[in-house]
Amino acid sequence: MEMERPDTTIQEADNKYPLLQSIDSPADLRRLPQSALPEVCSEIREFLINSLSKNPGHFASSMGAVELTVALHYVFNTPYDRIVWDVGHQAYGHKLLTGRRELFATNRKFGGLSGFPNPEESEYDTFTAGHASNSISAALGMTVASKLQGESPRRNVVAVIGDASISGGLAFEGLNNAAITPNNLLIILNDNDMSIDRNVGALNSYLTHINTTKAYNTFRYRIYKLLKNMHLVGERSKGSILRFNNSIKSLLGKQQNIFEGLNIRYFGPFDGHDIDRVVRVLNDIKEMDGPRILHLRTVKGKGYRPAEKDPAKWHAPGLFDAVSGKRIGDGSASGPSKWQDVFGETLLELARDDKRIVGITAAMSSGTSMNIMQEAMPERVFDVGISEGHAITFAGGLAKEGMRPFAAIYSSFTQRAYDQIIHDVAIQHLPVTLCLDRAGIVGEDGVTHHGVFDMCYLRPIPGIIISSPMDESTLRSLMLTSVSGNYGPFVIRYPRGKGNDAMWREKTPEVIPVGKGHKLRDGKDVAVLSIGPTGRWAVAAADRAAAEGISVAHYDMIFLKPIDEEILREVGERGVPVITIEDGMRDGGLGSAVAEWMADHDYHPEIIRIGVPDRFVAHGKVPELMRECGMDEDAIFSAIKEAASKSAV
Ligand SMILES: Cc1ncc(C[n+]2csc(CCOP(=O)(O)OP(=O)(O)O)c2C)c(N)n1
Ligand SMILES: CC(=O)[C@@H](O)[C@H](O)COP(=O)(O)O
Ligand SMILES: [Mg+2]
Repeated sequence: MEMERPDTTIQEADNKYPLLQSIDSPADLRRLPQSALPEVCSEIREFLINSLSKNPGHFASSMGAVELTVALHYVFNTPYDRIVWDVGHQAYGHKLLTGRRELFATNRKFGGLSGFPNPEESEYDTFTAGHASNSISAALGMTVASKLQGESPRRNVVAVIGDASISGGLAFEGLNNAAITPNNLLIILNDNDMSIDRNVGALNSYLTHINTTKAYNTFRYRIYKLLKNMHLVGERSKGSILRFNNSIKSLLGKQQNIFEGLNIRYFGPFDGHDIDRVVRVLNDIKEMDGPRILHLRTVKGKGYRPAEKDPAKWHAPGLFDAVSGKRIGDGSASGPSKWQDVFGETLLELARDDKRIVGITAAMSSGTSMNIMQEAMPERVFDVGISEGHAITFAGGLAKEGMRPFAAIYSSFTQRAYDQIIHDVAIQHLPVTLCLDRAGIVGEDGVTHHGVFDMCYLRPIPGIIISSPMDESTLRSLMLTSVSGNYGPFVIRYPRGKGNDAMWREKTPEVIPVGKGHKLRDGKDVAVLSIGPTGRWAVAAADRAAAEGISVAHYDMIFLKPIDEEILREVGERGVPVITIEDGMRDGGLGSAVAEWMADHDYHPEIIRIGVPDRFVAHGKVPELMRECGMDEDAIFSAIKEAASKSAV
């Protein structure tokens, strides 16, 4: 299929970024005198402001990591040395320095650059990024592999992780293992005291405390430098870790921080925007043996006042006017609401009537609109940080004692919590409502963020209820239904973006029968079975088919599990071709469930399954990706026509 290629031109009028334009790879950067680095940093910032104002993406994190990025590529011999970015939403500066400046206008566009580090895109992108907290484990694996392959000690591996991402369980597991595995891993903690929203949790308070004991840490670093000059520490030689730790301990007494307690040498906190300092410290510590952590304090949004003032809004601000800092927005204020807001408002309504209801978010309180209830009932909403697994088990504990938790988590991040859903909720049949936001194709975030696996991985779990509303009223009714009985885990999945019905607030939620779908139209040639918002595309395709004289029966299944057997029997009895449509992987979800049921009940209609084909889907606008996957209205219409022609034979 011929798709429109993105525009690759960027505005570099009048040689606006002279230094940056002279850097085609980090080797060019490394040829510059250190005195030129502040200017490189300011050109990167200018470039990001101009580019992202027109082609939106993750803004504030990349702005805050500019000096760190420049210093890393200046000091380390990339790509031989490895940099592993955590999440990767702060890596735009890295993209600009590693040969992708001229393509940056295609960032996040279909066929263009990925918004995250992607090893398929560049040898400088060492590991897949997008989901938080994996960098320490991945970098540890890479440095250990280096050693086993005889590369070490020359190859440096650096994990760059934010203050919120380091609080994720996976990062802790990585630290725990890094501390006892022989390795030369360098972890850079980029601490801007922010997650997307305010950072939460004890580690966050602890990092703030470290900052208040700065005098001690500076003193400690000076002593390290003294010892290094005396050749007592520094070289990659056996025993230097021990000597360093012992020397420090004997000089400073017992005070140590959490990282030192884990036997990971700690340096900092330093000002992450003082490029000379960062370069100096990196040079000082890069040859050291053993795991080390460098703690840098940065400002999210640094260099752009509106973003510094409100970093949460500027995490991913959308289009904006570069000069005034006014965000242009996507017209969200008018017309239908976002699905997340329907969820957020409905949760608050339900919670007002039912004291058992509590809300849980894993660091996505504004993203899921859990902040609506959080603002009204702060004591009944829990932001547990980037810890989806914990969120589910915590919900299990609450439910076990009689509460009715609603955990709202993006579908793709819920992949982190699979065992907890089974082990800590489903086996005990605990009444947890799991609201999977961003279900289906999400668009520009791409391969790491599409919520396309949930139906397939949840369907085999015994006793679980899996539902997906086609419209806002059904979302509200499903939420009410989930707390109206003792159903055990009750999943409700809905997409990113806006719904369709601006009048949803006028309709009172109703308890609906679990496992029952709706017949939206009757017809004799073809049966279309859709789930969730895919129903809207099916309605449009069926209207077009009707205009061509094809008679389509269309069922909105609402529930994947339990599936509506009455509908399946009706369709099976008719013996007409069946088309299933879902905004998830084609193998394992609705289409598979229907095919299995038909075969088990000795019905053998032709079944055409429309869903995401068996491959990973890249980034782009949702309609572009739908089209590319053969899931859009045109594809459904073609499938209906083809099926009808066969049934007529
Ligand atoms: C597993 C997972 N959960 C949630 C997210 C959504 N998310 C993306 S960035 C982010 C905040 C990261 O904060 P931090 O690591 O401190 O970096 P900063 O944004 O402050 O630069 C969150 C919660 C994610 N990408 N992955
Ligand atoms: C990097 C990351 O994981 C988040 O910032 C994510 O991109 C948010 O997605 P939404 O824009 O759908 O909230
Ligand atoms: Mg942060």
